Amino acid sequence: MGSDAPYFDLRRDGFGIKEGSEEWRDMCLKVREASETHGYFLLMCDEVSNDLREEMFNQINTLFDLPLQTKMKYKKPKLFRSYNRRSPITPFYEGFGIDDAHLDVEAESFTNLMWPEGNPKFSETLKSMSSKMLDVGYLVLKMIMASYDIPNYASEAEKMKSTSDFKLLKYILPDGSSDETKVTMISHTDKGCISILYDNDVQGLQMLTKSGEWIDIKIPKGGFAIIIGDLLKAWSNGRLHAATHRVALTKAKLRYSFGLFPIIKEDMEIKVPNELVDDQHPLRYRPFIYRDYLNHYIATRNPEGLEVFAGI
Ligand SMILES: O=C(O)CCC(=O)C(=O)O
Ligand SMILES: [Fe+2]
Repeated sequence: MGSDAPYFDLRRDGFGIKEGSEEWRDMCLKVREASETHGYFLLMCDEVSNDLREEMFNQINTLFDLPLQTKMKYKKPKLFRSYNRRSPITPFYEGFGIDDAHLDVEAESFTNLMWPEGNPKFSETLKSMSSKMLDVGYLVLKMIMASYDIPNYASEAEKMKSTSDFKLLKYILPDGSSDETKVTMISHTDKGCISILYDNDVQGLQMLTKSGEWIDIKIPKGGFAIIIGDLLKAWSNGRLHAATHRVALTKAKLRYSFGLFPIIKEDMEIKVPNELVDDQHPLRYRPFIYRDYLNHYIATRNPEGLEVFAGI
């Protein structure tokens, strides 16, 4: 486990913690504290079974084994969605990003493009995993928003997951690589609300602490790594920390990961709620439309883009 990664256990043999109970309020405050101090945490939960996780990796393997020409057929206009092949810019990973993969129509249209003869096992697994991860995301968003006493926290959280990107990633170091650690995905903050990540138990994810140290994050079996993204940082008036992270591999040559990124729709606005502005916390970000922020990011690729674009 990453040296001091905050860790929460929400498993209750399928019963969950009752929303609004004292235990729930207590947990909300701890989740918020971790999100403000570190910008990430590990979460154990009941939502996704181990069988489903295993099946997801079987399916990911089959997907990446398809011929390059087939994978290249997947093209989307949005940032981070099309098939991203290994290239001089990203030599160590390839990946796909699928919008709203929990919906039949999206899961099936992606599957039918990759397997024109059909592959119901793939689309079922993809749909089921993304829908369960979306539930986990909703739970975390509600907990964070409830912790700030936002009166309409459930509908605010709902808005933050009004759409989503499901990412499938394969990292590979070429044969004959030295034993040195190689950064296989460069350091970044995520541009959406929160990120929910899982990997095939091959160490790779690293978080940058506020004191400037990179630490390894070992995602527990049966759990997820949760990372705060730029949009939630802006929404929270800068109280939540959008943690910088990257992927680095040593020795192990093959790593698979998948992630669900709940986000607002591109035409929606991010606006700091009044409850989060006071004398100690003057307004730090102006309201903005998500699409405008994305366009700014695409044009500048500035890691400090949120401050430049929306900072007051
Ligand atoms: O593969 C991982 O563990 C992290 C992926 C990631 O940071 C991203 O896709 O934004
Ligand atoms: Fe990321």
